[in-house]
Amino acid sequence: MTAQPADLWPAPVATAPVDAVVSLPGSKSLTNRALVLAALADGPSVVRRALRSRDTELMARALTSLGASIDTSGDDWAVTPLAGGAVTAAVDCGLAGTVMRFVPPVAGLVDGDVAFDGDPHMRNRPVGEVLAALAALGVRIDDEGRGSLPFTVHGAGAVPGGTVVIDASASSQFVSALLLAGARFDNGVDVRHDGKPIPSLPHVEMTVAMLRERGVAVDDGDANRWSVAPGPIAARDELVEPDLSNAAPFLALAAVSGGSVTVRDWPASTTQAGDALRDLLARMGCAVERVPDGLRVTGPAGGRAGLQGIDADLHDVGELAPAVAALCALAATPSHLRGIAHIRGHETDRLAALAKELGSLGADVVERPDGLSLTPAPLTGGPFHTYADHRMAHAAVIVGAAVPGVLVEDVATTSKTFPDFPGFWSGLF
Ligand SMILES: O=C(O)C1=C[C@@H](OP(=O)(O)O)[C@@H](O)[C@H](O)C1
Ligand SMILES: C=C(OP(=O)(O)O)C(=O)O
Repeated sequence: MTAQPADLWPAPVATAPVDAVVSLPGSKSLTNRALVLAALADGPSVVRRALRSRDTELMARALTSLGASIDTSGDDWAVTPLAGGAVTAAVDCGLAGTVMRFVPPVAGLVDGDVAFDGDPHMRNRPVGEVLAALAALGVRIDDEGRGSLPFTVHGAGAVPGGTVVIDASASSQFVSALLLAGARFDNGVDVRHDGKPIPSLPHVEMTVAMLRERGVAVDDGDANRWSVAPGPIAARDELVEPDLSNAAPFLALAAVSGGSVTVRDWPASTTQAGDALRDLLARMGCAVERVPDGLRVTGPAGGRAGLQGIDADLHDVGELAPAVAALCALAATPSHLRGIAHIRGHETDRLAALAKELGSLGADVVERPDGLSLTPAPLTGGPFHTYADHRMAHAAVIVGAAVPGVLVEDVATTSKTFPDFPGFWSGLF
């Protein structure tokens, strides 16, 4: 094989149907919520089978710098809550939305100045609504009017809290951020959303469920309103489910190769958005079944030739869009992915990036304001740029499994939510 520049990784090609059973690392969303809640809890907690990845390590470091103690040496992370006392901290958000949005409300509760910054692109990702909400709830914030990174939270050791109105149409994480810490505000928090529909609502439901599991009273009886009563957050021993959104490339591999992939320990019920893959893949022509081991997906006979395009509103599950778009580019009939304008604010502008990179391999893609339309077209190999976005790399390897010669730029960016993805992926071929 010809040598490739170090940052272009030749994606493995499935020359035969792939038959595999995989145990996937833990969920980013569950791990980072469990860590925040453990840091705010009334005693020591354990986060079992924690995801070890860049986003979760950044979260652990951020909470440690605020005075929590987190032992990340094994698979089960022991967390001792915030110690109290004065702190001066600098939080690196990397490219983790959960760190940039979930940690500032916690910083408001500590006594001291906490400076936030992150990767270059992180300064473009939206956070102003969280900062404005915290200011309205009694936290002093210094962002020089930017409404984005970098900013400093001047924690006063307590947050008055109360009622606040925000526009969470850019990210569900704005709501989750205020709810996660809200029980520890003097008056709790009552968050009302006013704006276009909130994306990724299952993630808010995940937040509410995890608060209730820790004894926090949350009223979510009215649409677009969440009320968290003030009170303690109970310590908890939590087993983290596998990351179902990160299951997308693995299940897609069954779909494009006409093989069969089982993801072990797929939960019987879950708040994870990735659970929607069951329905999406079935609609695209895969057989989806629960087996004693977990969830098994079998691709259509003949692989991508039997793969059906899909017309899908992914508003609730936008983080699945890159993998689904890759499958649509390989499908035998046209697709329309809708309701995902907000993913332009994710790790990169995912609609623009997918249109450009899939297009450069020959896909017939039209970028719409809130989605993508794809029409079957022959694909060829070539470089696939990833824009520091783990899920763009997932899209690249899915196409590369079916189309020889796809070169994934910076495949290491997958470390945001998956340890050694390239090694794990190569092991399946
Ligand atoms: O709360 C969370 O853990 C997440 C919420 C969603 O964010 P958006 O609402 O910004 O889409 C999702 O896309 C992200 O991957 C994780
Ligand atoms: C949008 C995502 O991440 P973040 O938590 O950084 O927003 C994602 O993982 O797809």
